[in-house]
Amino acid sequence: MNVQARLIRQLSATKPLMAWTFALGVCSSVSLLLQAHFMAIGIGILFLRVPQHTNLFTFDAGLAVTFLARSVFGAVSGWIAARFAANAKLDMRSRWMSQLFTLSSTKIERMQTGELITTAVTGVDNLESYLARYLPQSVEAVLVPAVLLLYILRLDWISAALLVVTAPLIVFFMILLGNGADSVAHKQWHVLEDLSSRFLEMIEGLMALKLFSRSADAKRVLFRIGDANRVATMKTLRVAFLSAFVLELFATLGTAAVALALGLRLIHAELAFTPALTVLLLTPEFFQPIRALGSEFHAGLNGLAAAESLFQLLDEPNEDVDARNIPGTMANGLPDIRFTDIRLRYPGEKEDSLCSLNLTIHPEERIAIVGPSGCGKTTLLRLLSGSLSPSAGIIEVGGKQVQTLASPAWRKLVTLLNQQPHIFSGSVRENLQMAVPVGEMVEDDQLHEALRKAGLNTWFRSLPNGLDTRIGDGGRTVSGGEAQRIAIARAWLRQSPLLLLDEPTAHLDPLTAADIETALEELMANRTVIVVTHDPGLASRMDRVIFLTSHGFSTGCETPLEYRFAD
Ligand SMILES: Nc1ncnc2c1ncn2[C@@H]1O[C@H](COP(=O)(O)OP(=O)(O)OP(=O)(O)O)[C@@H](O)[C@H]1O
Repeated sequence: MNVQARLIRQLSATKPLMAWTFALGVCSSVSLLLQAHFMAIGIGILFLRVPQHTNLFTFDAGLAVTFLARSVFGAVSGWIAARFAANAKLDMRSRWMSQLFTLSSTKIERMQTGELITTAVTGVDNLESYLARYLPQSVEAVLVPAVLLLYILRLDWISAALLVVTAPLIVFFMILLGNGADSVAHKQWHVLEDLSSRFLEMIEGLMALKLFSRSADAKRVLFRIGDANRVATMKTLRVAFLSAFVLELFATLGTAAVALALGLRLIHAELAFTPALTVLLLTPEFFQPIRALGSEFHAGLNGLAAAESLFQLLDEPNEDVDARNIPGTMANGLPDIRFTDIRLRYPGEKEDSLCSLNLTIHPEERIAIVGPSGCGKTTLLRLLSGSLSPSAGIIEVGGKQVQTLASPAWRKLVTLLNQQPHIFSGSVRENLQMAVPVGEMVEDDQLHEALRKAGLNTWFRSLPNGLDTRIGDGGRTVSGGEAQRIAIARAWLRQSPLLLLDEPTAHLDPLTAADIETALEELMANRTVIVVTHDPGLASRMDRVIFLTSHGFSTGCETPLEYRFAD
């Protein structure tokens, strides 16, 4: 289905928007006819003394009423279009965002952050312009000329015939131009996405660029893509101006032809003054909506190019599954989790990252996963956290077979602490509250208790505004150890029965690492814990150590994963 048809079908706001535009367009066209009619009669009475049954005042009043009615219909139509477009924009942005949050982490990792930002921000805004301006204008460009043509046909068939000949010429040239313009607009959109990605990447890697003295190179690359964006934008504008020119040319020629034909017949007294003037007044109005569509051509192309990007993400299949077999609460703790012959291959990869994985995790067991770099430790945690689904094999939770753990019900039971927890730009309170489900109230006392348990008492006392102190990007800087402790405080608030730790002390100095491990000890009590670590000290404190061997996946799965148990 083409993008335009999909937009109309899938965005609930588009159908009522088109219906309203249609209804108001009919009302506006009728007022326009009456306005032209009254004006022609009024001019006839005033200047040529054309005899009429009614006096001039009646026509003046009629003219004023129709003029007012047209302005009101126009204003209401604009207001409705803006409202529906804003609703559609909200609808699209929220659907797009929820889809983004339901996609697996591997899919998100393959997407470019800059592209995603451009699509979510500029793309949705372009779509709003398309819906508020281009779509209503396309309805009017068909409706108004059709109504006017029927009326003109009643008054003077020759003028109607001239309009019927010129209008399709405009449509024909617009289609010709539109075909070329479509690819130009798409190209411009992709260049813009590329520019955003590179720019974001440069900002993120600013320190590394400075340290390697490569800032000038990055600037050159950015300048090159910026220039490509300028060229692409100019190309789309050129097409837009060309289309406007074609429209103006044919509209002017059409009006001139009608005026000439009317003038000649007036001179030869083959046509009465009032219908001739009415037709003459209506002819520019016949072309007006088509010309207005030409000036919205650019907005239309940009909107459609953006819509294609938006639909691309919306079309990604959602991997979350029906979670009937997954327990939704931790009332009785977490049951056994059993993996049998699990195999996992990342999309687009030639080799499995995990293969023949057989593992049973018992309730409240504490397991360390160790092994060489790249052997699949993090992949195993992703599988357990429900961010990845296995390519093959059997998963059982509490003896019940499930296809995957990728479900919201499962994720509620899991807390994942990784090497570098993300601190969001916001207050300490916001950063902690995000650990609990939306709508669930957390008292300040509970936040203080979580901070204390995470060993952040001293740090918290140093904050100028307590829980309202802004941290993260643009706020107070948080060290690696503090960030890890904030993550531990979040885990305390979350209270999930399965705790997954991915090298929680990897980037910390030995003293801080030891402190963090102490803070983790209390958290790990009475929970099922899986910790990925290269630290023999931490591993030895677990109930069981599992060694993942690299040949489990790197040499084509000849040997199953090997498990060794601690003493
Ligand atoms: N998103 C991905 N797409 C494709 N391949 C991936 C992806 N993530 C990881 N891999 C590959 O899967 C394999 C296992 O990676 P994983 O991160 O699980 O290893 P690891 O044992 O945790 O390594 P480390 O100890 O270095 O963190 C690696 O070969 C890696 O290149």
